[in-house]
Amino acid sequence: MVTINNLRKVYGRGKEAVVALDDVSLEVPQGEIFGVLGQSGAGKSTLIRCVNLLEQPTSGSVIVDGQEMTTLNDAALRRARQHIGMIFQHFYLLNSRTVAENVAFPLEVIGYKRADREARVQELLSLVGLEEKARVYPAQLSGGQKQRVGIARALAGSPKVLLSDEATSALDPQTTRSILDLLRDLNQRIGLTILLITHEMSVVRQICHRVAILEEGRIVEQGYVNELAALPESRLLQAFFPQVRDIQARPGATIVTLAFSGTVAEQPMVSTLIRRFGLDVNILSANIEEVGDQRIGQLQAELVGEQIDAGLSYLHDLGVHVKLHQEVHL
Ligand SMILES: Nc1ncnc2c1ncn2[C@@H]1O[C@H](COP(=O)(O)OP(=O)(O)OP(=O)(O)O)[C@@H](O)[C@H]1O
Repeated sequence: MVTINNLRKVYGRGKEAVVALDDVSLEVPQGEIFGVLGQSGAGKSTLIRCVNLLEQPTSGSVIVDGQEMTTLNDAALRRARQHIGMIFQHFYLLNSRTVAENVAFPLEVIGYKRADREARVQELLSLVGLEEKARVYPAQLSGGQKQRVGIARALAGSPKVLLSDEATSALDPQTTRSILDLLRDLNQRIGLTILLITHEMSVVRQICHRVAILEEGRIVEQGYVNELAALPESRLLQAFFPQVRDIQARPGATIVTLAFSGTVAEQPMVSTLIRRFGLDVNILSANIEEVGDQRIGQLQAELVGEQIDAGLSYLHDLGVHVKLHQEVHL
């Protein structure tokens, strides 16, 4: 649905030039939720604004629903943008208009007749669960309700893709969750394709099928969230869990980090190490997270005993990725 090839964006010239995006390529398949994850200044806003040409790329190609965006003239670009919805961190609602009038605004622009407009607004408000608020003004809404209006407005023209620019960054965790649930629900119910940018790992964890990690304008990793989360060396997994502390092993002890995913997370690993291999297991840290429909985990422990090698080989056979930090040969 969205294909970006070798995208480059440079702001300014000469000594002042800032390379915001460098050779960025990605593909957002129809019906998927694709997250671009990056820290402040990584180039996320620039990237999403290049998709609807709010920002003109320096070079490279942006194809939305089969149409190359970078070569369109103004009139064609306006038409193309009608099929690209966008939501923002700060909502950008019109305060002098009611909720229904805000949602109706893009329909007025594309020339919907009044009766059709009213029916469509009803439908959109019901889609985002705000039927009751049609006549209310934005100032009377909570942040989460304002974002629901933003989503209804973005969906007014039945866009092929929804761009989300840090849509939950101004919301508290509970409201964030309800907005993410709504986006996932829209993705499932009406097959909405979503390209979102975020600096929050939890957004990727909760709703994204695919992710690209952006650092200093370059994509350093991309793929299915489920698959990357199962790869111990992936940046995604490392970002999920805090960095392992550098702990000194006691004499005779071995420190290991165990990474596991899927059904392995349900295995009684620790008790097996203790009972079957006679090891002392001192847990230093442990985390299990839900990622999409699977669980991933990381456990750091200090092991003492004579059958450490046999215990580690049992873990390996189970599908656990074992990293040794400090090994003391007995
Ligand atoms: N209009 C501009 N003129 C010059 N430099 C810019 C402009 N917009 C962005 N930049 C620079 O481009 C780089 C990427 O900025 P961008 O806003 O895309 O990053 P971001 O990942 O969205 O960051 P944030 O999360 O803080 O918004 C930064 O170094 C920024 O200073």
